[in-house]
Amino acid sequence: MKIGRQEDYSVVILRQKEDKGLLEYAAVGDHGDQDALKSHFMKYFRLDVSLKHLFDNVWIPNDKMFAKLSPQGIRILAQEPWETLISFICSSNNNISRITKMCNSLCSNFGNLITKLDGVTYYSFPTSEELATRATETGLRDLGFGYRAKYIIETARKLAKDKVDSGIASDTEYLQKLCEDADYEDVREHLMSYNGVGPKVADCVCLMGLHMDGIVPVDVHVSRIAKRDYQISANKNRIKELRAKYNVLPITRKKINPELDYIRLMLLEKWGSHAGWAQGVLFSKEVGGTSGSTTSGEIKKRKWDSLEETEQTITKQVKLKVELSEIHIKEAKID
Ligand SMILES: Nc1nc2[nH]c(O)nc2c(=O)[nH]1
Repeated sequence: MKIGRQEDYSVVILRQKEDKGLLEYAAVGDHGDQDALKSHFMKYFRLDVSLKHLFDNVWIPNDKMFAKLSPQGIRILAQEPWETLISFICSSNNNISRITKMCNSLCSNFGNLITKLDGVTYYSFPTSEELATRATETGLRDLGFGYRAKYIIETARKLAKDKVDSGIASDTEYLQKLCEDADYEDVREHLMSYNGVGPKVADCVCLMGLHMDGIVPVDVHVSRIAKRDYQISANKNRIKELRAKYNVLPITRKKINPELDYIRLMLLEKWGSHAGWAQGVLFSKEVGGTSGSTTSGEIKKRKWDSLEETEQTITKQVKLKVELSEIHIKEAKID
């Protein structure tokens, strides 16, 4: 993770206490300021947003679907926008186990070594320049990225160039700056100028990487929820209006599906300023907590071998907490 405004990556350890109200966190090695670490996690977990408040005061009064659900567990995180962009390019027609593998493979093949702990080696997520200079399309194909290889390389090259053109060195800062003085529609238009980025990926970056809490990424799952539970479907006039609205945004006009964009707008109207969070709650219920759901709607079971691998890693990390004297533990309250 990048902590605060730092460009360097740190390895962090997190554990939710059994009473579920407390989160233990730690950074390994030279992590700098403890207050910066605390404030990083407050931002990362978006502890400024109370799900209980959203359920009780916004969603339940307007939407009976939420009365049966619990305001616990599902939050939209404030993720690093460049990692979010590349991860969602990898997510195309893919499931969580394979997306995780691809992201790890990008780090271990093209990132920089951060540290080695208890037999586990940690690498940074490669920057756009690192990917553009260290990876090739053929190399990525050989690593199993398939047709996504071309999108990743072209996106990395374009973003690296965009940064040079605007005099910004950091991927995080470049993408965050897109939102300054720009409407959502303009940010989405720019994000969709990268190869492999359609409306769903752009909206996931807006919601999870750029903190646009009202954005609802509409994919097969959300579209199914909208039609089945809310009877939302666009009529010809609304589609025509949307097409006309996007005449001034050529990439949006080309890439958008107006029926899905209409669903996004209707759900924003229904759920309000944190509509992206509301869809997160329903999306996770819809895909059933499975890690095998793909963007095409197909659900495959997660393989046992990767589950065991994850559990082993967690065991190692928890052990680290007691073994290493340089780890500092602090606690933050979550709702
Ligand atoms: N429509 C959505 N797609 C998603 N993918 C992902 O990883 N999270 C989401 C989500 O909340 N909504």
